[in-house]
Amino acid sequence: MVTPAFPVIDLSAASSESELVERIAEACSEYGFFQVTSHGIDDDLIQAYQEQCELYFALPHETKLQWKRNERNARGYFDDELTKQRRDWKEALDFGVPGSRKWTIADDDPSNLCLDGWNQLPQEDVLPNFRSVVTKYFDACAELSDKISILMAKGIGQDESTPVLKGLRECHSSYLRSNYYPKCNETAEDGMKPLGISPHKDAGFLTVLLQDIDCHSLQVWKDEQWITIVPVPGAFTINTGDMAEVWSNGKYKAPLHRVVSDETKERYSAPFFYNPPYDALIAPLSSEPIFNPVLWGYFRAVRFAGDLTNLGIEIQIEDFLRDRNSKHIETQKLFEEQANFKTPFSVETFRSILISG
Ligand SMILES: O=C(O)CCC(=O)C(=O)O
Ligand SMILES: [Fe+2]
Repeated sequence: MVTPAFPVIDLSAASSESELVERIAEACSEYGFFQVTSHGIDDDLIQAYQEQCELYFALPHETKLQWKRNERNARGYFDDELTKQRRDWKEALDFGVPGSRKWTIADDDPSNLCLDGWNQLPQEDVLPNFRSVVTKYFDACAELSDKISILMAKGIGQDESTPVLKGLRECHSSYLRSNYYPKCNETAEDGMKPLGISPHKDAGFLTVLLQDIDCHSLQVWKDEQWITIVPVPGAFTINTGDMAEVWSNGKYKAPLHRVVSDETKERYSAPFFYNPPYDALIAPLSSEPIFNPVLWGYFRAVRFAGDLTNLGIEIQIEDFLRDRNSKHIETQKLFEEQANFKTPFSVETFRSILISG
């Protein structure tokens, strides 16, 4: 079988917009993964961000544990994520757009609380430049995501003024995940090598992923096989998320992907998840929709609750297929009535909503 070549798309002015729209639409429909060059994010900023990530993960474990995420706060350090009920072989830090949308206000200020919680970043005396570098990098990723989402929208007959894109631009609930995958010489109880991250699809609209140029462990399921996405130097890897699949009524595909562990090399990576506003109802743009509308805040909350605890379910967009009649349609309604997106969610609240639905 011929290994498919994932598209590498040059975003510079040398490419005409119509050509970009066509190539991106094809990439999102065919593969769900592509790489972009001439993306406009400064090399120095990328390098500065990577340096800060190395400094962060080199801190003593005890130090990082003071910023650990928990059942009341999805943001912070973690080394115990379950993807599909299996523990991932990695450490990570999640931080996201603050409730106030201002980086200058104290992370735990009440105005900064949101459904995902609040940021837990190292104090200035621990890592002096961390905050200024990572927030700048975050803003650059949001800007690039906006650019790519407009090209994706044009591929399905929309433009930047369409409500879903306007919501994303003005009020996205994105977060940036800095990943560190240590070398792995272990074998799990079932005889399998642990995975850096088990097979999954990203839930949001799109992901801007910074890969490790030296360790190539990201794989996508395509044509009945796992295929490695080898990063092109200087490029970002982009993938379509579940919300783009729902919005495009299945035209754009959220790809199944995983990260394998490596015996000889450690790996750093950083996906920026470009996520809709919590209160956005993502409905297919079609007169014959195959999905029911998805309330992003509901989807995100149930997914996160399932990452942290054993809720017994992992929500998927297939639950919103119109012919499915899933209980999520009812529980989403209950959630919408009760939700306050300015308050960090609690797993217990979701458990009771899910049970009552
Ligand atoms: O580390 C990577 O390359 C990808 C990570 C990933 O898929 C995720 O965190 O959702
Ligand atoms: Fe992912």
